[in-house]
Amino acid sequence: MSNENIQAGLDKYNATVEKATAKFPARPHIPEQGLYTPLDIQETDYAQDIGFPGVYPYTRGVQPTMYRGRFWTMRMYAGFSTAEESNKRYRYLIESGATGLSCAFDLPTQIGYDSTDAISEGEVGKVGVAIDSLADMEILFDQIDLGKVSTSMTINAPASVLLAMYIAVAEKQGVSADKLKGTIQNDILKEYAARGTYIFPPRPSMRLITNIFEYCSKNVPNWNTISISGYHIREAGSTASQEIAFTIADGIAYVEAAIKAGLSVDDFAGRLSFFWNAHNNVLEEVAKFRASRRIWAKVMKERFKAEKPKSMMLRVHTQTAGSMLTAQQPNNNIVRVALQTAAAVMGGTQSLHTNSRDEALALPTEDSVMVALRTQQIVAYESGLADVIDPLAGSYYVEAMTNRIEKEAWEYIKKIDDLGGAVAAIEKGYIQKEIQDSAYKWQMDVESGARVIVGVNKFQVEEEAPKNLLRVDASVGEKQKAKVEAMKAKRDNAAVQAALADLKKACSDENENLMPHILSAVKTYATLGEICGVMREVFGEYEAHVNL
Ligand SMILES: C[C@H](C(=O)O)C(=O)SCCNC(=O)CCNC(=O)[C@H](O)C(C)(C)COP(=O)(O)OP(=O)(O)OC[C@H]1O[C@@H](n2cnc3c(N)ncnc32)[C@H](O)[C@@H]1OP(=O)(O)O
Repeated sequence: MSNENIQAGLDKYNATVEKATAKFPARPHIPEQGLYTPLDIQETDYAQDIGFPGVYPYTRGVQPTMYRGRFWTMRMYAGFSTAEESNKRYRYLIESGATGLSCAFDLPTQIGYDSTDAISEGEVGKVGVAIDSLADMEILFDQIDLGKVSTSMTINAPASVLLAMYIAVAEKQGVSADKLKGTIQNDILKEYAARGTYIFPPRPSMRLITNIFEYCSKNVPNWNTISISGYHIREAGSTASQEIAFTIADGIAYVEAAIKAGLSVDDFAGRLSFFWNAHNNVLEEVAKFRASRRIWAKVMKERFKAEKPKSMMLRVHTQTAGSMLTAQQPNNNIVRVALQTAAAVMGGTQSLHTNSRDEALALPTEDSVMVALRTQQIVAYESGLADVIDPLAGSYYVEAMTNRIEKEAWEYIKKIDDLGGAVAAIEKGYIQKEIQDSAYKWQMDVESGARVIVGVNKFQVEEEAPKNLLRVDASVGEKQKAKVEAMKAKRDNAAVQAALADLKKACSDENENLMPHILSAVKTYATLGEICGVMREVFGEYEAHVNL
């Protein structure tokens, strides 16, 4: 059908819509355009913009066969209390069919303090597992073959220390570093912008990250050295376009920093990975995933002149949106998570965590984690969504939205370029302000009822307080403190002091890669707090700006 004929048909259709809306006006607060036709994607060139899976610009996915060959990694984010408790949970997940591990650390670990530090009081083992030294890490991965499993660690400011501990545990298991598979989050820029667990100022933080890129490219070649995360930006209230734009801008900053430090782009870019949120609007989310792959491919090829295909592929982990879970009628969250899972799978994710129904209230129980994991397995094995690659390609709506999100994201990336890049844009508070404005708008829409959240501002019921929530044993802090003291009494304290002094010297020499020094310190059982303490002394600490 020619465009003229489609236009004529559309005009006729619009006349019928006018009549129909006289009886049933369009619901308020929904997008103005309700029907998409080939006219909406006239400018889209199949070969250039959509193409084939496994081929530049990867709009249709990074693997030629996607889930026909291998499902995404089912990687449930977990960790609480002590290394012993978390190890039990990991083994339970693996027995239940999870295909990767994902470690959650408690707040003291995330900001580089030991459980014995006064600042850690009340937080030990709460939002994740407490890791103070290599001794805890050995327990965390007890009876788990690090040569076989791939492990993600959500750790940012002290990422180098936790990675060093992982390498040291593997070595003890007889697995060499070049066999290790996994990811560290290691994305400090979004910590400043949205998540908050930073330690050092941007410049030494970027050095640590670049040191990891370099060290891993030579010694841990299968390790994904960073998970450039939009997830938290979205959780903080951004839109879908902002999520990918700000994250890709962070990605550009990391690549620039590494190139500036003398690395060659194709030596490290193939191990950069991303992390997206799967929010409630299923089709918008699918379009977001597709648009993000197209943008990153162009950035890497055109801006950074990458040549290896892998350097241009945006490979992504996804987590269903925690902020969309409701404390009210928590079983409804199972349905939300199922829809978000469908979005992530139709969007072509490489790895997925599904939230549990009770996560708006507490850390998940074993039972609710099982439902969340089963949700992935049902989508994988029963829904048919994984049998065909990029099944929504060619939908006028999804293609038009992919184009729209790409365009909006490029506008933000250009604006951030004009401000001097992501680091400068964060320092000026620009990114934080944009996120805050979107979050404010969302909240106003919920409060006015323009945006309906089932069970929250519509269809509410009287409920009893939920039972059977997971509570972390209050004595965990004391237990962990005793463990650290006992470990310190046993270790060779002179060796610890020598390793820390060596690390301090290396920190002061900009040209020194810190990873080998951190690895040596870790192997003496120097604690995370001691190692980060030395780096704090040399690098100082970052102070947040408040943006009003
Ligand atoms: C909210 C919370 C908080 O704030 O605390 C958080 O942050 S939680 C944050 C939790 N974060 C995470 O869990 C991050 C997880 N990230 C990752 O797992 C990674 O970075 C990832 C996204 C690149 C996914 O890695 P993965 O190993 O699971 O999966 P991959 O897709 O890379 O697949 C594994 C290997 O199989 C290959 N492979 C996969 N599919 C195919 C196929 N169809 N045909 C041929 N080969 C294939 C891949 O190329 C790869 O090999 P090869 O490697 O040789 O190419």
